[in-house]
Amino acid sequence: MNILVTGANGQLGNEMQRVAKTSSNHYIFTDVAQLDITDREAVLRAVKDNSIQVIVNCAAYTNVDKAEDDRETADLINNKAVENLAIAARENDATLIHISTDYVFKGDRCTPCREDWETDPLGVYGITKLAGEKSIERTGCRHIIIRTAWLYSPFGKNFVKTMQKLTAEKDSLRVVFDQVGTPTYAGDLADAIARIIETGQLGKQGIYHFSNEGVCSWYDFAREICELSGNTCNIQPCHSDEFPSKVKRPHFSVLDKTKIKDTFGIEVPYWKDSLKKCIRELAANNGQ
Ligand SMILES: NC(=O)C1=CN([C@@H]2O[C@H](COP(=O)(O)OP(=O)(O)OC[C@H]3O[C@@H](n4cnc5c(N)ncnc54)[C@H](OP(=O)(O)O)[C@@H]3O)[C@@H](O)[C@H]2O)C=CC1
Ligand SMILES: Cc1cn([C@H]2C[C@H](O)[C@@H](COP(=O)(O)OP(=O)(O)O[C@H]3O[C@@H](C)C(=O)[C@@H](O)[C@H]3O)O2)c(=O)[nH]c1=O
Repeated sequence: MNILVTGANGQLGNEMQRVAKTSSNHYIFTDVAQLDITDREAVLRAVKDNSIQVIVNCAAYTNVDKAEDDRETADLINNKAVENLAIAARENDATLIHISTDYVFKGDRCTPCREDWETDPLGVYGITKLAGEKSIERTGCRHIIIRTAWLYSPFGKNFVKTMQKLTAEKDSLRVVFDQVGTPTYAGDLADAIARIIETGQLGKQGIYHFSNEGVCSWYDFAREICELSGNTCNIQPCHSDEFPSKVKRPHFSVLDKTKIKDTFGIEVPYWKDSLKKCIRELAANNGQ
């Protein structure tokens, strides 16, 4: 199979490059310089000319705070460009695997979010990601949408790297404890996507939830990152309204993963085990 990966220089895109190394399929990796997904003609051409059967869309506008002041660009990348990919998939009988977010939920129910729950995003990023999901469904292409949460990896910008830096530099830090979810190692998500592709289960269309196992607040996550990184920093819990931000975030966005596990036979690692792996990886990279 010919598989097109967009946004290949991001966190998930880099992990897709790793999993592709052990595949007999032909992966084509692109980021904005090779294929700008907002360019419909270029997308249609790339999919047709390369006889693409699967598109894995790892491209997105992921700056949650900035999106509040840049709705147009966020919508262009997270929604309109996604429609381009969906149309290209439909016209070439390909399957679109697309990644969405826990931020499509309001997060006001203290029980894990299921795929069929009502969505009600609180900010522009979540609104545009939800619009992208709807565009795919409206287009009618074969698709698998995977909502994930709190993604981190050794690549790019993420909470783990931010906290490693802050806890190394500062004596004390405040981190919100009233936003609860599950961190997700991008490598584990890439493994799940690879399993769906490599085991021929692309026909099982729909929306799925994937994160690591377990539950924590950003405060707990920060504490664990600090400890595993060998840093000493006095991390204090604070409420969301004590941490200045333009955007409201869900208070409880733990994802229920029953559907993806049962449908595809995917095993999901515990968040602390995966965090250890990532921090080991980061330490090895720094030591090079
Ligand atoms: N990060 C997170 O915490 C979470 C992410 N997600 C979703 O998971 C997916 C992967 O996220 P993640 O790996 O963190 O994202 P990143 O921000 O790490 O990577 C996104 C990549 O897309 C590229 N890109 C941006 N615009 C375009 C464009 N027009 N055409 C082609 N490529 C483009 C970016 O390039 P450049 O850097 O040059 O802009 C970047 O390389 C996204 O759909 C995201 O919404 C879901 C939940 C949590
Ligand atoms: C740096 C910092 C952040 N925070 C808070 C802000 C926020 O509520 C929380 C996490 O910070 P972030 O900047 O990682 O938040 P954010 O960018 O909103 O993270 C989200 O990104 C998008 C792309 C997603 O799809 C989501 O699943 C989620 O991962 O921690 C503190 O309380 N103290 C701090 O020192």
